[in-house]
Amino acid sequence: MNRDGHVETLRWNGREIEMIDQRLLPARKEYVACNSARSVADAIRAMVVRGAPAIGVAAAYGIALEAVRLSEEIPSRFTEKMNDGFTVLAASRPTAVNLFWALDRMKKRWSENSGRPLADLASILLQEAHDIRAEDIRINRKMGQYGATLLKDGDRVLTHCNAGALATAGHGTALGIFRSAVESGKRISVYADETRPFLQGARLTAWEMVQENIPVTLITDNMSGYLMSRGEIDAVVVGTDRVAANGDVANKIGTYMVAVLAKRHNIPFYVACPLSTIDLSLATGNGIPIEERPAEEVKGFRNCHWAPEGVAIRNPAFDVTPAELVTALITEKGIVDNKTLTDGDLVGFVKKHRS
Ligand SMILES: CSC[C@@H](O)[C@@H](O)C(=O)COP(=O)(O)O
Repeated sequence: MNRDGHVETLRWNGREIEMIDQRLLPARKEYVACNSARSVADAIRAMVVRGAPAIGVAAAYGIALEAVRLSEEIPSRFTEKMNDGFTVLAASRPTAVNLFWALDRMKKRWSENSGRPLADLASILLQEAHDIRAEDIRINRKMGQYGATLLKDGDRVLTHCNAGALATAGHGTALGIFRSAVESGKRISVYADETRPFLQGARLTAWEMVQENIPVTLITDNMSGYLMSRGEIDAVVVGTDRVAANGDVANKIGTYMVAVLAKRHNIPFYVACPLSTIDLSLATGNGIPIEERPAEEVKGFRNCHWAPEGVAIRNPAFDVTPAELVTALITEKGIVDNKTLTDGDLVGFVKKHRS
């Protein structure tokens, strides 16, 4: 547990980065230790660590640990092998832009310090990874404060997938807003979409909320329309893996469906979004690469398969919600409302606030 009382998604043991194995939760709490770019990339691909900001933090440690390893073991091939490390990490998952944001930041730090002895450079990169991790928690707390102002005492809030402490270095983005609302004295209750096929909602969001005694009700993904039509949901808050310059939002598959339903029922649809998740290089959400994951995940879960052999399967892991359906983005620098998004002013907001 960290000092906020929630589980540590990523922890430094003095030599390696340890990540809680999210494939096993909530049944078992076990950590996987990584000490190289390749081992971190494998952990990201296998979903040991997942969630956009957590993937970014893990990648930063992957680069730092690679620098430490190479400076000790094969200093003569440092540059070549470091570049391989960047390549293997960049190929681990395509949609969460935080991965590429973190790699760019580490590359910049490397080039600023390329003239230094390798051991010093490795220490600088390790410190950068620690800084990215600590900043992520601070950013989530800031988003939490802004987001909590949008929720009313008594609100019943729907979320999709897991944008919690487990998807970040701590506190969470969407779930960070729930935590901050509760800390500020508001009584809110959460509906967690199960989130087929990987069940991040049922396994991870439900677990985080239960751990902290925040009232949570688990529903399957096809139940939210019914609850909205009955007036049982007051707001939707989700996280995101990448936001395009026009405000289109990529998030876990099924998010688009929830946004359409929210619009139909006049329910606000909020997206918790650190600035590092906004990709100004993409004009619209059409340019966001959508990961296709293995068919196995749709056939069943773990060792239990229920689909017939030979059936065709699609498994896109994310979808894109158009900006027009987003009531507001909640960032660490403030709230970006729908008018700002649809007027095309997100770019100005990001440029003003990005350091
Ligand atoms: C705070 S993270 C927001 C998103 O990363 C989250 O909603 C999500 O879609 C995660 O997908 P995952 O495939 O589990 O990495």
